[in-house]
Amino acid sequence: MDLNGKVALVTGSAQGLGRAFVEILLKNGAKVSLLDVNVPKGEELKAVFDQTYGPEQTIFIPCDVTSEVQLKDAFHKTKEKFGKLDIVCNNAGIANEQDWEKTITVNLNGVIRGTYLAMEIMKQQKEGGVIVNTASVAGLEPLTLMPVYTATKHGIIGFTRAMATASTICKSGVRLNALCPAFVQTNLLDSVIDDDQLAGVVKTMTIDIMKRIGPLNVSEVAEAFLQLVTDESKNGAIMKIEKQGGANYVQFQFNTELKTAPK
Ligand SMILES: NC(=O)C1=CN([C@@H]2O[C@H](COP(=O)(O)OP(=O)(O)OC[C@H]3O[C@@H](n4cnc5c(N)ncnc54)[C@H](O)[C@@H]3O)[C@@H](O)[C@H]2O)C=CC1
Ligand SMILES: CCCCCC(=O)/C=C/C=C\C/C=C\C/C=C\CCCC(=O)O
Repeated sequence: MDLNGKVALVTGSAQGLGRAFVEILLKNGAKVSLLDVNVPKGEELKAVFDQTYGPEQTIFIPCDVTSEVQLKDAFHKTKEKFGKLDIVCNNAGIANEQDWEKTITVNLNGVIRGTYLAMEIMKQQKEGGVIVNTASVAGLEPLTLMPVYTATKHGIIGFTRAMATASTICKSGVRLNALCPAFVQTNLLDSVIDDDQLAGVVKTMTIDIMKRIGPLNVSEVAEAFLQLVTDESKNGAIMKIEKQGGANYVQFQFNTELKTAPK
């Protein structure tokens, strides 16, 4: 897929991975709608992008992904502003085991609602679209320190795979994929390391492991994200990104009977 002239929407895009995804889309000629709950950071970033790419290439929309009204409104504003919607990245996420219900609402409900809104718009377009949901390696194997975060990321992968199959069967023209980075150097990672409430021995052990593995840079993950967005042959694929092994598609065993359309 050539990104020139394409329209994208990225949630949680004021910093970290979301910001890097926006930047790689802009570099490749797409227009991007930036959604984030952090309004000062979002506005500041929009001003930075205006300098490099021009004010018409982006729009910043204050949006909390846990609000049905705000998310719906942001999708419709994006379509109104740019005329279509080709690429959606449901990326906003937190790692707060104390406020675990909020973690579920942001990480899972936000991704599910964002996916449904994207599908609704994209399936009406002749050229379809692509949805990339940000999961994590914690969606493939458990993070002992963060059981609820782990649950949300497993949920994102299951949801994305099911929706991708349904999308193929219904011939909606929409591709769905999930991205599973290992540790990435962002504020989210720092917030977990600095969280004094987390259990001592597990925390020491996990920080040790993390130091040994070494965190990815956001740009390494953004390159993998770009690959997923542009490769039109990979509907339903789940991509894992690790510091040592790089980006690879995860192989799953599945029951092919469940993937067959009724005759
Ligand atoms: N940093 C890491 O090691 C990894 C992060 N991830 C995932 O990547 C995604 C992005 O995380 P990072 O860039 O690391 O974190 P970050 O904390 O640097 O950025 C997250 C962004 O999401 C926004 N956000 C938070 N709650 C929101 C809400 N309710 N509505 C709208 N925006 C909201 C924040 O304001 C922030 O701008 C998350 O889904 C995270 O789980 C996945 C694997 C590894
Ligand atoms: C290897 C899983 C990578 C998941 C990264 C992620 O989405 C967010 C991580 C945020 C903080 C992680 C902090 C400590 C975890 C370190 C090592 C995990 C060791 C495995 C275990 O048994 O817990």
